[in-house]
Amino acid sequence: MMLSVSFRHRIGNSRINADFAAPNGVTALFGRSGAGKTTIVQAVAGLLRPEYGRIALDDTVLSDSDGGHFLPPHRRAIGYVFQDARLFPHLTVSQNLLYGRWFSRRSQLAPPDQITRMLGISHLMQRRPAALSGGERQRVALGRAILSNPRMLLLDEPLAALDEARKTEILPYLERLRDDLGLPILYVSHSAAEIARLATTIVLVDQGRVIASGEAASMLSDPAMAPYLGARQTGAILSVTLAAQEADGLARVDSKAGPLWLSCLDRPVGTPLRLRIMAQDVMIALQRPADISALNVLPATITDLRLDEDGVLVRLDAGGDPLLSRITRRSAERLDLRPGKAVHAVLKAVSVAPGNIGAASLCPTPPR
Ligand SMILES: Nc1ncnc2c1ncn2[C@@H]1O[C@H](COP(=O)(O)OP(=O)(O)OP(=O)(O)O)[C@@H](O)[C@H]1O
Repeated sequence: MMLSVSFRHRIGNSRINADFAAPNGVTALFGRSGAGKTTIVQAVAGLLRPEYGRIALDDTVLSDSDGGHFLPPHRRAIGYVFQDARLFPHLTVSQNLLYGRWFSRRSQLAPPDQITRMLGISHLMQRRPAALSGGERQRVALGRAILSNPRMLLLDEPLAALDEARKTEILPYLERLRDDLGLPILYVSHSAAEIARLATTIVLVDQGRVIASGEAASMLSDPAMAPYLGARQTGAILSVTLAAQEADGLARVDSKAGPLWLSCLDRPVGTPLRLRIMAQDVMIALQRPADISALNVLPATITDLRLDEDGVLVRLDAGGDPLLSRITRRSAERLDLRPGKAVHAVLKAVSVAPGNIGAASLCPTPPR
């Protein structure tokens, strides 16, 4: 399934110009407040009719200004989840879940008990929303959206109203939906950590325009993204496999550039993972350093250097995977760093936080 969006629209004094494709997997709409993300989501949902252009889900045209075609929201088969779960307070979880199904004539995406298991809500069926935590409410809202058997999901900042602990609790469920449902999921977020963990495709929106879009790994390692992410939130994502749990508690993962050691990782050996490696945690050495406490040294080649107000952002190719390193201008000059130079990227085992280790999928998921 593929969502294709190409439209122009004026709202108040703002012009929105959206042009991107969202394949199966999570397509994150990312940008500053007021950039135009909600307007794009509303146009896809059918809550707004774009002045010019076309939106289609595979061969189904959702809106097309040529010919005045406009499919009303209830005929789009799109599941929508907002910041607040918007569950019916007088209905139980089970009745809330069933509510989505009443409107669907399409065949089931998956059996209901599989979906409730996938979301970890099977034990909550008889409760009412007032007796659920915020994270549980959002999982029920996701379940209700999925049980309406949508062709795609729109998730508009679904974690924004939750505290950090609840966000951490719900992320693995979103990963599972991304990897198991085989649907396009359009995901609006301000959070760099969320998109680094979930996105397979990133669409960067600025001042009403889509200014870049592409696969998550290459977008996140593009120094042009750094101003939007913020210096402390800039980092690349690396695709690795958990290779061994070692006797001293460290986990060895295999990356394309070689092994890396991380603090204890509670997953089975063989699990594919995505690691978010923050640019400020990566040091650069010209020679392979000896007698250094950092355990991880990967050979790499510099592909790009970008000077900004926070120093120099260095993009590296480590065995075919991108890495970012943030260093001072003084260090970049002292080491005479330039594109093409062979270096070593140095990373402490403890610097990859558990929240920055997620389930694998880096690419759009294959069709079901
Ligand atoms: N009803 C409206 N009337 C006038 N201007 C509007 C209206 N709705 C949105 N806008 C303007 O359109 C632009 C895009 O707004 P939009 O809500 O799509 O941004 P956003 O990226 O979703 O922002 P946020 O992250 O804060 O939700 C903004 O400049 C906003 O002020």
